[in-house]
Parts: sequence; C-alpha cells; structure tokens
Amino acid sequence: LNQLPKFNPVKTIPDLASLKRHSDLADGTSRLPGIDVFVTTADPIDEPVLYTMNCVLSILAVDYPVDRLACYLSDDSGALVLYEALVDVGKFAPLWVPFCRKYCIEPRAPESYFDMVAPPQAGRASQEFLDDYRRVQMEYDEFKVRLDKLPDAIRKRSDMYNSMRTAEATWMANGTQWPGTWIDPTENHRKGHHAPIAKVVLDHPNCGHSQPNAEGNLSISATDERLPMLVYVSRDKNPSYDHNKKAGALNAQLRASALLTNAQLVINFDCDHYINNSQALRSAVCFMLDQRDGDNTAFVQFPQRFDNVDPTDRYGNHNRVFFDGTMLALNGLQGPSYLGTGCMFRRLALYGIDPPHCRAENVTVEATRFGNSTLFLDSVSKSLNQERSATPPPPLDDTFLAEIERVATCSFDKGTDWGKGVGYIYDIATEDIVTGFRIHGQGWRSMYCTMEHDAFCGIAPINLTERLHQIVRWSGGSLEMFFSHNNPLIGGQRLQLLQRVSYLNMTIYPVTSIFIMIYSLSPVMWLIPDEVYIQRPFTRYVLYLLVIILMIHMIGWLEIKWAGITWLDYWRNEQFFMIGSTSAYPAAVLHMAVNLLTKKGIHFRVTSKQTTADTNDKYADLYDFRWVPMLVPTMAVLICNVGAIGVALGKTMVYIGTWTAAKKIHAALGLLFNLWIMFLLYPFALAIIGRWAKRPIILVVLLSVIFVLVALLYVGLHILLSSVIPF
Ligand SMILES: O=c1ccn([C@@H]2O[C@H](COP(=O)(O)OP(=O)(O)O[C@H]3O[C@H](CO)[C@@H](O)[C@H](O)[C@H]3O)[C@@H](O)[C@H]2O)c(=O)[nH]1
Ligand SMILES: [Mn+2]
Repeated sequence: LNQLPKFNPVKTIPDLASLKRHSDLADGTSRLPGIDVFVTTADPIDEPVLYTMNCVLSILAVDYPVDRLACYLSDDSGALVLYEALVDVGKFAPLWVPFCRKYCIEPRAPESYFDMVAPPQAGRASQEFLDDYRRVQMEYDEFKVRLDKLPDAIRKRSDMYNSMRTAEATWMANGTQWPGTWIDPTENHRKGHHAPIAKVVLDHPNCGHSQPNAEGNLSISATDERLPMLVYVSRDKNPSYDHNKKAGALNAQLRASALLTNAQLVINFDCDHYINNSQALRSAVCFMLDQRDGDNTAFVQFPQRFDNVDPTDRYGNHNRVFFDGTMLALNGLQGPSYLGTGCMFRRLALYGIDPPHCRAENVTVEATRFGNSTLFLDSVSKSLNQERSATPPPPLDDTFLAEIERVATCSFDKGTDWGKGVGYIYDIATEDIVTGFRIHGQGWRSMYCTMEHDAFCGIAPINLTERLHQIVRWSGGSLEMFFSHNNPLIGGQRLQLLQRVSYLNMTIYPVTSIFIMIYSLSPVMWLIPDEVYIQRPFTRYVLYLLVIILMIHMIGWLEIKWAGITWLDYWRNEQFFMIGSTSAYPAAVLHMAVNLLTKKGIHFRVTSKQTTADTNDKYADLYDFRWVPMLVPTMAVLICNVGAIGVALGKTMVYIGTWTAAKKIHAALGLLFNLWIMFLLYPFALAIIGRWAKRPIILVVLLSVIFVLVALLYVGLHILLSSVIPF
C-alpha cells in the first residue's frame, strides 16, 4: 500500500517569468486572479499574538496586485486583543510593506527578517537603505511594545469605562462595548459563547477611501504604498451547537469573504506559519492558470517547512521523507493530499462543484445546499460564471456588515451541506485529509509546488509529548476517516485506483503499530528458559526478516536519493516512526476502538507554540520531558531491549565455553535485533534523560552501566538459583 502509489513521482516547477508575460499588462495593470487569504487563530495566549501578526504582515507584503488580494483573520477566541493587534498592524503595515517592496526584502515577516537576516553594514549598503532599515526596525520594536501592552491597555480602559458607567464590560477604543469575549467573562461574552463579529480593518484599495500612509518621510515615495484589504472575522460561539473547530472557522471565512471580495482563489494559513518567499502566491497561480490541467486543478499544496526545529531534528519534525518524497510521488497521480496549511484552493472546488471536465451544463445554486443568504448565493453564481474583477466590495453599511456577520455564524451551517459536501469537512480530528479526499473524489486534481527558496515557514512542536499529541490527532483522524463514509474503498466516485490505494494507506497506517509493538517486545522471549519453550524463531526465519528489512531500506534509500533528502532526514524519519508506533499510534487505535463504541471524536488540542519566552535557550522545550500514559509502551519496549542486551552479556559470561556454533549465531542475531531497536529508540532515550541530553555521551555511559548491572544481576541470580530452575 505504501509503495504502489509511488510508481510515478513527478516534480513540477512554477515558471514565474512566463506568468509575468501572461498576466502583467503593459499599462501596469494585471490579469492575475483574485486571492482571498485566510489565517486562523484559536487563542491569543496559546498562539502568541506576535506570530499571528507576523503572519498577517507577511501576507500584506506579498508580491501580488493589492487590489486582488485580501487578508482575513479568523479569531476563534473572539478576543479584543487580537482585533486591536490587527488595528496596530494596519498602522505599521504602511511602513513595512513599502519598505519590503522597495528593497525586495525576504522574508516579509518582520520578526523573522530582523531575527535571521544579518543587518546591513555601513559602507556595504547604501545610506538610503541604512536609514530606512533603522527607521523600520525602530518602528517595529515600538509595534512589538504596543502589542505587549495591549492586554494591559484594554484592561485599564475597561476599568475606566466601568467605573464611569453601570455596565461591567470590555470596551473598545471608541467607547463601545466589545461584542466578543470579555476580560471578566459573562454569559454571551465568554470564550465559547459570544456573537459573531466582522470588522474591516483596512478597506479595499480601490474603494475610494484614502488608505493609511506612513507618517514621516520615509524615502519610499517611488513605491506603491497601497495595502490589500484586511478583515477581522470572529464567528459566533454557542454551547448549544458544535463549532466544528478549524474547519468551521475556515467555512465561516469562506462565506464572509464571498460577500466582500469573492476571489476565485483562496489560500489558508495556520497562524504559526508565514509567507517566507514573496513569490509564493504567484507560483501557486502558475499551476492554476496552466493551460494543460489548470482548470481541473482544485488545489496547489506547498510543503510545510519549520524554522524553530533543533539542528539535529530529534523528533523528525521536518518530515522530509513525507514532504519531499511521498507528496511528489502522488503528484504523478491525481495529486498530493491537502495538508492543512499553505494550500491554495479554487473557491468552486471548495464549494463542492464538479471540475470543468465533468461539470453539468447548468449547476443550480440552492439554499438547501449553501445556506439561506441571497447575497451568498449570488456570489456563488458569480463565481460559477467566472465573473472575476478587482471591483471593490459594496459600501460597508450596517445592513451589509450584519449580513456578513450572519453568514459567519455556526448555525448558518444547520440543515445545509456545509461541512459535508461543501467547504472544509466536519466531524473529524483532521479536516485536511478528508477535505482533500472529498475534492479528489469529485474528479479534481491537485498539484504540489516546491520552491527552491521555501514558500512558507512555520512552527513545529519540538517537545516530544507535544509532538506525540499532534501525531495522535493525525493518526486518530486518519482512522476516523477509515471508519466513516469517506472510507477510501467506498467513497470518492472519481478516484483513480492508485490514488485510492494511497488514501487507504494514509488512513490505516496506525494499525501497523500493533505488529511493530509485538515485534519490538519479542526479546522477552529470550529471557524464558530453553526448557519452557514449545517453539522459538529459527535462525533461518530471523535471516529472512533481516533480508526483508534490508530490502525495505534499500527502497527507502533509492527514494531519498531521488528526492534529494539527507541521510539524517531519513533516519530521523525511521526513528520517529518507531517511537510513534509504540506510543501515539497505539493510542490512536485504542481511541478509535473506544470511539466506535461511544461515538466520541478526538479533541482538537491546539499544538503548543512555546509561549514561555526563554531567551537563553531557543530549544528549551526539547529538553523538557513530560510524562503521559501513552509513553508506557515505548518505555516497556526500551526496558525490554535494554534488559535483553544486559542478559545477553550475562549469559555470555556464564556459558561462553559451552555454547555450540548454532547457539552463538542465535545469540548474535538476537543481539543485533536489540541493538537495532535501541538505535531506533535513541531519540526517545534522549528525551527521558531530559537536560542531560545536551551531552549525548551521558546516555552512552548510562546505558553501558545499566547493561553491566543487568549482566551482573543475571550472573548472580544464575549462581544462586541455577540449582532450582535452570536458565
Ligand atoms: O478550534 C480551532 C482549532 C484550531 N484552529 C486553528 O487551526 C490551526 C492549526 O492548529 P495547530 O494547533 O497549529 O495544529 P498543528 O498540529 O500545527 O497543525 C497541523 O495539523 C492540522 C490537522 O490536524 C492541520 O489543520 C494544520 O494545518 C497542520 O499544520 C491553527 O491556526 C489554529 O488556530 C482554529 O482556528 N480553531
Ligand atoms: Mn501548527
């Protein structure tokens, strides 16, 4: 199942020059299609506001015509802090964006730029650049200070208003009550229970209003200073109905944006990712406009890259084998699966419309399917008729804003196809893989877009426990999909056979962990005295096993050669698969078994983003070992193999003179097996010793000591007890 779908790997590279020729017209205007960019955040504390705002700034500064780009931030916490942070972005962006455009800055997320790119040096860079750089850096520092102070400022302001008026509320800067979550939560104003909010922070550049200008005279005048539209959306929350996690948030954004800008293309980012290459959006558009198969391309997925991972990538966070191998292999079939972030969609494909090559003549746009909003239904018809333009949205009067808020409610989904055949799919821990599956099943294809200079960059959990929680969610979601009507064997009408096989593999892989567990616990067998055995593995059997394992690795090595991945990436992947197979995957399998009986889904636990700013040690999280029950089997496997090696040593001491040649081969093969498991569990062993792992030599010494101790224990027991039980 793993190998078959890989028979036709294809690398595709965007041709940006050709796109420029095609779409940038001589009069300075552009024929590029509109793009609505969605960012999702779930909490201003768990997901630091600074990251989210950097993501937004990188979007505002991306290289794309401003009148065809709009950025929507979805805030699932309904927090005033996030709205006001966005307003602050609106004030800093008029400086940051022209600066990026003028000097072709990369990356265009200020935090990463100032942190990772060496500052210009006097003498090397022009004086003009030096001046502008200092100015922007200073303003950015002030912007960060303002963000830091926001919670306090809001509290102070609210205290002041509260003391003047009778109502206890959280107040906005303009003296009105914030409709979302309050600092002192009350009914209707707490996380999980509040009204929908939609606020336009930066207006559409073509709407006639003057756009904010950078104050002071930055010598940036020659550059386009206009900014794309920027909108804050927080869907309503109510304990009486399911808000459907990230998929629900994305669907609300999809509808709200349809009313405002209704771009033909949309792309979504997690708030912990940012645009790292300002050409990224154009690259994705290359595939969408490609004359060969562009019209039938539903989405263009980019690989995920991370810039907070420790240099040795202990827990295989980079996942290169998957992102640079597996996904490119699927590219030769119907295309890669959707991976949750950094993926550009055709709006129509998300709406559940068939691809052009099999679309009916007249597609009807029914309220029973899309929900009861005339404005929204009109927008769908417009998309179907390919009415693309850069016209600004209608005037933002109260009724219009109210309608945007109405389509951004969770209850709007009720009795419609949202979350089933329309939009991002609900009722599963991993909305991404099913959403992609639903779209492929309709006959659309997808493309994988890798860029030499990584398109996007994000944050990965470098703490073992956090990482495993993430894996539980993914593997649990996969199993949920297998046991749903989206099972790859029965669902997805127009799926190609091999694509089906690949989805099958993607949904049932956690089950393999059961066998891996049994295998890795098998050394226990060697502890049992000979006399008790009914049968033990033959040497020949172990040799077969060895040959098979070697063959699997040879295929793996060929793949990484093709994909250009390093050995380290490969081994990290193998090692982490082993750790996952003895912890997260069995947990997911168990969870699924319970789920089948109780019908309870996996909880979407937002992945930790290292909120404690330990400035001394960037990788502090790596050395923090947090014990959780799912680690019990991994621990058991480790103990079992460490014990087996120790006992093998002891047995050698006791029996060395008396063993037959066959017995020696037995023992050697057994030891090889133990060492192999130890090698695979090495990152886990490092995790256990916590901060000591900063010097891995400590682990080597520690293990050696344990081996010797176990061996001595064996010898001692042997002397004491061999007259009672022979072993
Ligand atoms: O109720 C929720 C829960 C999550 N999110 C957002 O979902 C995104 C992903 O959450 P995160 O905790 O960062 O998950 P990761 O484990 O890092 O995410 C990976 O796995 C997810 C599927 O499990 C995919 O959706 C992601 O794109 C992919 O990066 C974040 O922007 C969250 O703000 C919401 O908007 N609302
Ligand atoms: Mn994340």
